[in-house]
Amino acid sequence: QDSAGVPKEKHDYQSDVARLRKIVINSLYSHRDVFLRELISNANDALEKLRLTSLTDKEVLSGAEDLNVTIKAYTDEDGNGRIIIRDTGIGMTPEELTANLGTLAKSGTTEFLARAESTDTTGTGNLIGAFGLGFYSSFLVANRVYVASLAAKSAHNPEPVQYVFSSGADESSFEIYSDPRGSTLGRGTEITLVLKPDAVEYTNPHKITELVDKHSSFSSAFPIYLYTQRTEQVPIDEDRSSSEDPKAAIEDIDEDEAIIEDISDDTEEEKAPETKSVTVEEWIHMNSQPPIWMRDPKSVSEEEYKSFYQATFKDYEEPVAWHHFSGDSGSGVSFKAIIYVPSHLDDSYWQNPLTSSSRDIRLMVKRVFITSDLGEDALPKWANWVKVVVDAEDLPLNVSRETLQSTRFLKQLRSIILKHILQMLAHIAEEDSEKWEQVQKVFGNVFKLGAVEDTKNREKLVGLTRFATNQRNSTSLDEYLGNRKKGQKQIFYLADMGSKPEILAKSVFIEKLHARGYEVLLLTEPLDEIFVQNLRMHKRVPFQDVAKAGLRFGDEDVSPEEEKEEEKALTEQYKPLLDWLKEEVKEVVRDVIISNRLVTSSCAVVADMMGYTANVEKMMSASQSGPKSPMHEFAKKQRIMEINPRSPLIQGLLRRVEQLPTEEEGRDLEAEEELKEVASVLIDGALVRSGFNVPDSNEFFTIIDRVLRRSLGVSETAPTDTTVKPAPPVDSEPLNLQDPLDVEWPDYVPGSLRQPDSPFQHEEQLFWDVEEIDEEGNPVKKLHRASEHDEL
Ligand SMILES: Nc1ncnc2c1ncn2[C@@H]1O[C@H](COP(=O)(O)OP(=O)(O)OP(=O)(O)O)[C@@H](O)[C@H]1O
Repeated sequence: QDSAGVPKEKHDYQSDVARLRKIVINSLYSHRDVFLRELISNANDALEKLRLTSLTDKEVLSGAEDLNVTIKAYTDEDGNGRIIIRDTGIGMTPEELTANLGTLAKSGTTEFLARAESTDTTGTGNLIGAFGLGFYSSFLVANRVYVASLAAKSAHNPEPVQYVFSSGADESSFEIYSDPRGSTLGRGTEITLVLKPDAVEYTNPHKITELVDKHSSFSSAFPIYLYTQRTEQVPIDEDRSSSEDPKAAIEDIDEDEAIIEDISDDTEEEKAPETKSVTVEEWIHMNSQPPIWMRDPKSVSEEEYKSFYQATFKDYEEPVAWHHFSGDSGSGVSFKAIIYVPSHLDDSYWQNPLTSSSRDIRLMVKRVFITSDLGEDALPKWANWVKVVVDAEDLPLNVSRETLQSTRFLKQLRSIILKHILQMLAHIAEEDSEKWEQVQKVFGNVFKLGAVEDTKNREKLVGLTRFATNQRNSTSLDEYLGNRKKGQKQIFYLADMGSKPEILAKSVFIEKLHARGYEVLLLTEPLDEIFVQNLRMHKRVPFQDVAKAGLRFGDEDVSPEEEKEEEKALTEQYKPLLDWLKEEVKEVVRDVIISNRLVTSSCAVVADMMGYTANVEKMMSASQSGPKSPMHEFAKKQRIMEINPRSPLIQGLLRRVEQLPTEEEGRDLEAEEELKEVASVLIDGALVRSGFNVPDSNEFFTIIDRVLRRSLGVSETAPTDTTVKPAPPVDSEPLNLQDPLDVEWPDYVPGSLRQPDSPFQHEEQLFWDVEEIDEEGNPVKKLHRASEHDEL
């Protein structure tokens, strides 16, 4: 209860709000200009809500006819700067004041807090708008904020009462009370900021005009007025005739509508000068221009487009590109639209790219905001990040989201937006390499996802995809085909999720292609493999995984028959080695064949047409599903070992295998064992080189160890000294931890649980610091293990 007897309800801020306010106040000083934009944006939202509600319930409009925002700034009788921002929007009941301004209902707020607390202030500045924490920005400039609000009259709330929310910047609580002035607002909300002494500059009308011009003037469809006073010289006669009570206007400054012009008297009549100074009060319409999307694109500056985007979509970063156009939907709905490409994706985009839906298509009808939620299928999922403002001229104003779904307009709008977005992106690709690089970084994978998801726009999306190759950093598939060699009938690619193109470029699989001058796409993103598997071909040229069987250069000098003959001859020549190897490595590969892809490497493991490449295998084991299915087990085994007949190692091995004495000649078990080891190292090395895991890495290294010893002439059987000190016998005594208080700890601070010399220094929160009373009633300081304490 205050001195005027108004009962005041005191509420503690929800703890997150308290944290948030602290961050806002402490770390956003350099961004404090934002407060005005945030409050105007809230006022605009409240007016939009009212307008929308009034389409179905006219009653809500009663109380205040005009829908507008007014701003008044002055210095009060105590010398404090004050700014009053008032709107005639939907208003808030006392419950809503508490819920909206005293708690944070937003999802993502915790994330914001975590990030804000861990980042520098610039990062926080960017976050504040994105997370919709607008109202709290008022505490950047105000020591105290009063929010008086009168909710709109409605069937649920036929007798609304004006309430006030009041809070100081340093208080951990806020008050709610009925406004002692009564219901003066007619309807809507009035926010009074009692400015901090160092924020009085904001009472300057020029400063306010500058901020509104910069951030808000173009985005609101509702008029924003600023109260001003200026002194003018007027002829005395005119003065007399224009006002009976010159002081009235000053008293009347709370009457905010329209334009009030009046005069105050400060001269003495008897001197009868020709003119005299009068104070003229005026409400200046700050956003007299139509909203930006209604204007002729030629009259809108780049800055205006950017600021409009930032204010509307709450993004501190500038958009990459936009397109402003008017059109006709084809179903007779004419519209104006601005489509923006943001410079980043929301953090959540990749968390669930195929389930979220767009909330950023702001649909208006004749300047009245209708909705920004056009339902699940407003756009294909890949395009959820597109930001659009669209104003339709010929839809009925009372169109609801439900009826919208059934209009043809929405469907047409979807294809119009997509068409323009794709055109914009293609244009950037052609015209602006620097920007295109930026777009690729952010959206490169989005285009690949789109090409898989959106079959209708597939061709255009494929046109936007780029890939690294062994010859250049980035190529489109069309450019790749333009660079194909005579006879080449495949698009060669090598995929290894999470690798780097420069590493892939050295892969065993592409050594021959590379040496011969063929271009190979090097795919390192998880989506790449899915992309090529889905597309299967581009312009009818199939993709060929060079880690799989089936590689054809297309310029083979010999006819397929001759080639077969050659292969047969080589296979015949190498038969002893192939047979021997097949037996040795049958657990790991299905077959061993002569390779046509290897140049310097001795061997490689490739996947058969039906098998998994190392990359797919990696993806399969990363995903939850699949690995256990029989199909998976089958596919895993479909590997082939290819050996390079020109490799001296292979040639040497062939000789050694051929020299092995047969059963009749009397087997040389030692030589056999030695060769077995060579085979084992060869296959494991080939697996590793080809990106697969070796079946038993311990065994692998043991053999390597033996082979190394042999080559160094060290005895293969000489044991390593493996003696270690064994652990003492089992301790059968009951566990008796030393009381930590008995330990002499340097600088022991009660309650500080992680002393440097503590035997428990690596354990978290091991003890509770508790007070206990002994039998004589004296306090005893004791530390208990946390778990014991819990059990007690
Ligand atoms: N002038 C107002 N009239 C009516 N309700 C308001 C007004 N200002 C704030 N509110 C209510 O208080 C809530 C919290 O406002 P706040 O500015 O903190 O976040 P927000 O407006 O929801 O998010 P954002 O600032 O990103 O739009 C709003 O969602 C709205 O319901």
